[in-house]
Amino acid sequence: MMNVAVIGTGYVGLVTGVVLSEIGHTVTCIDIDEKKVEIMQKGKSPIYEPGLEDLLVKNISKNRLAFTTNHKKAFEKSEIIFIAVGTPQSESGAADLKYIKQAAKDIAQYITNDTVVVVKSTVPVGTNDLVENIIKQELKLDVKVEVVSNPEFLREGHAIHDTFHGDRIVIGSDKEKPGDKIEALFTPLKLPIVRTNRRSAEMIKYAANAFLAVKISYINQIANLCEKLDADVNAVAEGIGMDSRIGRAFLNAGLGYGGSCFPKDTEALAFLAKEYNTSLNIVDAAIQANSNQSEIFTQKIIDRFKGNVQGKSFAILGLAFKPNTDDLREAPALKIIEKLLSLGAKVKVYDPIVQHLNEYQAGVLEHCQSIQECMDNVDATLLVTEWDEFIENDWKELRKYPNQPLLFDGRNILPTDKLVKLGWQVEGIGQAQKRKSVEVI
Ligand SMILES: NC(=O)c1ccc[n+]([C@@H]2O[C@H](COP(=O)([O-])OP(=O)(O)OC[C@H]3O[C@@H](n4cnc5c(N)ncnc54)[C@H](O)[C@@H]3O)[C@@H](O)[C@H]2O)c1
Ligand SMILES: O=c1ccn([C@@H]2O[C@H](COP(=O)(O)OP(=O)(O)O[C@H]3O[C@H](CO)[C@@H](O)[C@H](O)[C@H]3O)[C@@H](O)[C@H]2O)c(=O)[nH]1
Repeated sequence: MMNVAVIGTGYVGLVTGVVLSEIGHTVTCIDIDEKKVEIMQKGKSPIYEPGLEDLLVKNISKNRLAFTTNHKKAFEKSEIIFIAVGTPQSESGAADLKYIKQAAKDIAQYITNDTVVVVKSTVPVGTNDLVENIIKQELKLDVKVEVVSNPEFLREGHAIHDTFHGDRIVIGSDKEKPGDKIEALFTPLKLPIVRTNRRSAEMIKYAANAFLAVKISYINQIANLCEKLDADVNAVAEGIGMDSRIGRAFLNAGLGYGGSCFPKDTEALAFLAKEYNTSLNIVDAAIQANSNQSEIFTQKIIDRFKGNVQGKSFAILGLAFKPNTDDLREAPALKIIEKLLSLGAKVKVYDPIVQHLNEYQAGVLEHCQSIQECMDNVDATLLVTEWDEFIENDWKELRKYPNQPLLFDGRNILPTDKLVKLGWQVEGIGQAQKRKSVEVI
């Protein structure tokens, strides 16, 4: 078993630390955010992620997992250091590498023994070389450092499951020995391993995310066409998804992709292609289509009110960019809310988990504590995040709360036919016209 340090305790760093300790390694996680570290030291997870806190508590109690703000202390015994800091989008669209560079400097400053540095953050091709150069230039002691790329593929809301049951682990190393060491670290997970060089590993991550983003934008554009042609995108997704060359996953039409990864990673890849003067306009198109998708949805609602939503009130069900997370980064709900508010509408919101609305127009909109409170007296209800609580609710009972039984299902997740029988007028994404009520309010 090995001694490991993890720099950064966002989703990726925290899950990596917890999982490595769960499979028997001794892990110290470092973050510069003192408040966050204090919370984790008390056995609490700073993020909402099913199953994470139980493993956190278990491994702290077994002395295999610790949290600190002190880099020196964390690196003291570590033979492997993971970098899992953020790589946000900069103004140009490129990935901002300031946290990565600082982490590399911290490593150079404080390590005292030979170390394999593993870059887990999503980084543009060539960044592992940069990290290696920074460390080598700034090293204080005469120790050996190797840098290995190990991109992360977990999904928020499924992070623990994805780490134990991932499709593959990618290890990019230009030398055999450090790659072998990282492979050995993950052996207890018994997952397929892809060994390649560093640049290919870096590219695998962006190419995977951009492919999935393209797939989502493709089905969203097919959905928009279905709507005009009286076809049903759900049936189309089933029909094409059964072709094993296509696959059903990531063919759910909706409000476009959000979250902390697809939006910034598609931008970063598109930027990289432009920098190297190579056409990657398929990704540019996916980005554009994605930006349009929630606008098309909002426009549909506005049209339903004959272009005037001033003074009308709307229930927004779901704020998080997807279920089982409290992450609001690039959440479609925020764009929809902003547009409705700008047109003078009243907006009520409810999310089973998201409570921290302060930065997002708290005070301007009404933050409700239940679905019933949210739907009470509204002119239309918008399902924005497909939380189970919404899908499994008693829509017969809910029918009595709003002024009008007008329901926009932004995730195509509700049983439209059943709901129509209960008196609801339901509009989904890319659904056949005949399934909609034609009544205009
Ligand atoms: N969020 C995901 O689901 C996911 C999945 C796969 C890959 N990724 C990639 O993983 C990386 C991390 O993403 P995230 O969402 O976990 O990040 P995040 O931004 O939520 O968290 C990063 C953490 O790093 C800390 N940090 C920054 N600089 C530091 C330093 N020098 N020393 C110690 N701590 C430092 C910050 O305080 C913060 O807590 C990104 O590159 C992202 O693209 C994210
Ligand atoms: O059929 C689909 C599938 C997803 N989405 C949307 O796509 C976004 C991303 O969803 P998902 O991939 O489940 O969540 P993330 O946690 O952002 O995970 C993605 O981004 C991570 C960060 O890079 C990667 O590690 C994961 O492999 C990759 O799936 C969300 O807005 C979803 O609503 C759709 O609209 N339709």
